[in-house]
Formats: sequence, C-alpha cells, structure tokens
Amino acid sequence: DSGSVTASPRQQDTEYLCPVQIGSPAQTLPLDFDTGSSDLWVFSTDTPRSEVNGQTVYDASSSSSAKRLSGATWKISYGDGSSSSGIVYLDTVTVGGLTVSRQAVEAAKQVSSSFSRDTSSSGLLGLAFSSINTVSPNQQKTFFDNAMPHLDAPLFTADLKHNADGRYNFGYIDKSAYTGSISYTPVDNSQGFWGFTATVDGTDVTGIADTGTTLIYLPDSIVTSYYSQVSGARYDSSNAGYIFPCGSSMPDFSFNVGGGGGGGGTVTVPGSYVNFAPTDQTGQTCFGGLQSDSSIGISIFGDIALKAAFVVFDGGNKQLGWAAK
Ligand SMILES: O=C(CN1CCCCC1)Nc1ccc2c(c1)OCO2
Repeated sequence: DSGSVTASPRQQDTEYLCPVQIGSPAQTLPLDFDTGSSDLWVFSTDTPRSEVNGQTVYDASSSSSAKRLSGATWKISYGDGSSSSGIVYLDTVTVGGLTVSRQAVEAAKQVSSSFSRDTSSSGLLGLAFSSINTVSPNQQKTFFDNAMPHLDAPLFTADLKHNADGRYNFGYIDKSAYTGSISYTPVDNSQGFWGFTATVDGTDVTGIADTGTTLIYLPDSIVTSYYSQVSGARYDSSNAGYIFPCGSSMPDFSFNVGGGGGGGGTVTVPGSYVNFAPTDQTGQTCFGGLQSDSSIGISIFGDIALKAAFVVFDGGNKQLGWAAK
C-alpha cells in the first residue's frame, strides 16, 4: 500500500494542514501532521461549543465504523504551552488513499485557547514514535505505525514548501520530488522523537525533525553567531527572540547530515526563510525563523528547515534521509 496527501501552508507557513478522512461515511478534517508528537486527536462533538470556533468537528455517533475505546482517555501538552485532552474511539482513517481500520481517534473534550483560535486546524495527526502516545491505560499506535506493515516501504516522506502546497507520501520515495542524492543519518528514538545529529559550522547539533514546530531552535552559540552577521539584529526580551530590520537581507543557513563515508549532504535554508514575519503591523521589525533552544531543552529542526529539503522518515531502518529539491 501507499498514500499521498497535500500539505497546505497556513498563515505564512506557521503550520501545514492535510485533509484526513475519518469514519463511515467519511468525515474529512484538516489535520496538522506532527512528527513531534504521537496522538491523532480531533475537535469533536464532545468538544465544548465555547471552545469550537469554526473548526470542522468529528462526530463519532454518525460513523457506523466508530467504536468507543471503553475507559480510555488522553491528555497532551506541547512545547508552546498548548494542550488538549479527551476520550478515544477506534475508527477507519484514510490519508491520501491509505486506509487504517481501527485507528485510535482521540476526541477532544477540552482544547486550550491557541487551538480554539486556530480556525483552520481540526486537530493533529502524530507521526513521532508510538512510545510517547498519551492514551491511558492502554497506549495506542500512530497512524504510521498501524500502516507500516502494509506499506510498500516502511517510511513516509515530507516535502513541505514555502507559501505553496507540499506533500506527505507514505510507503514510497518519489524520485521526482528531490534533486541529487538522499543523505541518511541514524535516528535516536529513545525520547520518542525523530532525533538525529547534524553539523552546523563544524559543530555537532543533536535535535529532532519536527513538522509540527514552525521555527528552528538551536544552541545559543550557533544562533548568536548567525545573527552577528545581520546589522541591527538583536535579542529582544519582549518578543522573546531575535529580531532585526525587516529590510535586512539574511544569510543562508546550512547544516550537514550523514557526514559518514560519503561525506553526507548539506541542507541550505535560504535567508529569506529566516526572515520569518513582522513583529507588528508596522512591518519595521521582523522575527527570526532561527531562535535559541535555551528555554526548551532540546534542539528542534522545525518547518523553516524542513521546507528547505525533501525528508525521508524511515521507520523500518530508523534513519532520516535529507535531500535538496
Ligand atoms: O509546541 C510545539 C509544536 N506544537 C505542535 C502542536 C500544535 C502546536 C504546536 N512546538 C514547540 C516546541 C518547543 C517550543 C515551542 C514550540 O516554542 C518554544 O519552545
């Protein structure tokens, strides 16, 4: 089996949403595919009306294939302080033509304000490792984990784009989607994430490939060194990050992966991607797409980095492949 689904950017590439079919007859919800978490959760008829703000909701009672997972609950919180929780159904889930029957669909009974405010997203589809799925008392598997045994190849690829539709493919590598060769590097999934080590200016950086996080968060030394090249750039505590004049031409940001025998490969993030967004309506000052990881405790290669590459999430061999495009 295989699947292929469009990933549409929202609000200046802040997130990427994909249409997912749930239940019988199919209910299509736009979900945020997140390689940084492992719960598939949705706005539902169980979500308080006061917390629903235009989102499409899942109605298990109108799906003939939905079965309540008796006694199961879930509760998750994310690095940005957002959170959600609820109950669990098993139902049929289809992504880009790839179907998993009896997928745990986590219906929200509570969502935090940032989810309520995000009118375009109906929830998340977690693509990290099932070891960090939050369903209790019986942990559930991710869509990818359930699909893997049926896939032509035990992998999925992420091809996110700047201000344009990209694609997630499951079970195959589309050779027309990248240029040159794919450089592979081992994955450390001990924390449940797609962890890997890259080299930035000769310094090894261990972080995670996280499609659910908008920006890149790296060690202070690397970030300070990058912004030292931009006149007028500074760390601004009120914005809790590096800002600079919006007219600045930003240097490209490169990192190497798979430095083994073959010398590995270089991913180059265009400077224009690092000029992420204005901090206010005047458009004078802009917020950087590269920020320090010092308040997080882990380095994150988020969408700003991922959209500069074609990325292979290889669950069979537990490796990450990176290619230019
Ligand atoms: O929270 C997330 C990702 N999260 C995925 C689900 C939707 C809401 C965003 N990333 C994140 C992780 C660490 C952070 C951070 C953001 O901001 C500062 O530290």
